[in-house]
Amino acid sequence: MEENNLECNSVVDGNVEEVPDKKVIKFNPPLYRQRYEFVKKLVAQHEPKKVADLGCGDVFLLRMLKYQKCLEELVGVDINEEKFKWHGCKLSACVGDHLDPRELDLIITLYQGSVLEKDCRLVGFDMVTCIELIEHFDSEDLAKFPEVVFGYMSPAMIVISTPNSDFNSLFPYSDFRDLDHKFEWSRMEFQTWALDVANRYNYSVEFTGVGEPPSGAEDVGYCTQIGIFHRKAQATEPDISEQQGQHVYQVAYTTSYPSLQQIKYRRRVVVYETYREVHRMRRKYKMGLTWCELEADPEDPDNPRRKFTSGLPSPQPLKEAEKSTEMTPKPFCIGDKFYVPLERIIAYPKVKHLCGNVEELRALIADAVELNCSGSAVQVDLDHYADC
Ligand SMILES: C[S@@+](CC[C@H](N)C(=O)[O-])C[C@H]1O[C@@H](n2cnc3c(N)ncnc32)[C@H](O)[C@@H]1O
Ligand SMILES: [Mg+2]
Repeated sequence: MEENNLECNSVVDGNVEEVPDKKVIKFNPPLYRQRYEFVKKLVAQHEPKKVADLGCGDVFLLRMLKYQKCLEELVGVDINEEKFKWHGCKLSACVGDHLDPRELDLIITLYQGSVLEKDCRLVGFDMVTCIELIEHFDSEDLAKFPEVVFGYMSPAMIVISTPNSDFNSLFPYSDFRDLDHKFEWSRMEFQTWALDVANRYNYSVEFTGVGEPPSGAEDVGYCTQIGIFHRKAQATEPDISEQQGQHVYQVAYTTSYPSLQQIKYRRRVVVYETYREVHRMRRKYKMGLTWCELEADPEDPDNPRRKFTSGLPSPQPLKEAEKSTEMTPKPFCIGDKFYVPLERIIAYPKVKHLCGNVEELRALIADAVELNCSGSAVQVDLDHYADC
């Protein structure tokens, strides 16, 4: 964190805590990003499938989270639909997501609505985040919030961040950090509220934060205080079926991602991987580099490729992927055609992971790849235009 003495005219609760005419405390990375990174690490650590960000604003956190492999459903809720209009489309899949599909399906939905209202689509999440949200509630709304989020949504984990007013003593102004804040709590106030809520709804809570104080002022704590709530083991999971019908929020945006669970994308990747391995083996064969892998005997005077073996360096140690194919039927050549048995292709870990067995591999590639008569090997021309 840097501290500068600069003249500023605005107060921002974002990357910079600015103080009119006096001191600026600048966080690096910016404070808002530290909050998002904090959540991202929690997601990586706990691997939730379903995460909802309440008061998601310009969806920046959701955009960071969508790359987490464990996620299958991401939801954002905000009362202000304007933000979605501008930023919602940034959540859609890009070219890279189509070329290199995720392992798991992912659906992202943005709802316009107040998190103080109950909507059954928010029940049963693994994690709910409320980043810089609660300080925007007046006392009436703050009183409603725990019953909706802890009592009704009842996710396994809840992350709540809010400004730590103890840190404000480092700023020579007494206003709140944002004009819309209804309160800013000291650590004692936040922890008292959080422990009471946790007790009422059968959660445990631990406290931490982001935005380190400057050296010499450690006693003020983090600039942003964070409570992490874990639902204690309960006899029964929240019954989602009982909540059917209560759709209060409006769907403002929804999108789904290409994934390897979808046959269209799995087929495309398997065909690509198959061709890649077949052409790699074909090239190696032509270069005469891997006699050890092929049936042809390099000492056989009838072997047309014998001449390539002389003077070649001894074979390189086999790579991991090649080791797994060592015991499988070898590629072979008949006339000007080169064949790679499916049993050899399925031995490559990525193909194995995608197909499981030879039958499924055959079914996935049959329409796009030429097979030999028995359907047991991929067939390509030994000479390929790409070699020229
Ligand atoms: C300070 S912003 C924080 C945005 C985002 N969580 C972040 O950290 O960048 C607070 C957000 O909460 C939203 N909000 C306030 N009251 C709300 C309510 N009752 N229900 C849903 N969203 C609310 C606001 O519209 C705003 O986008
Ligand atoms: Mg705020």
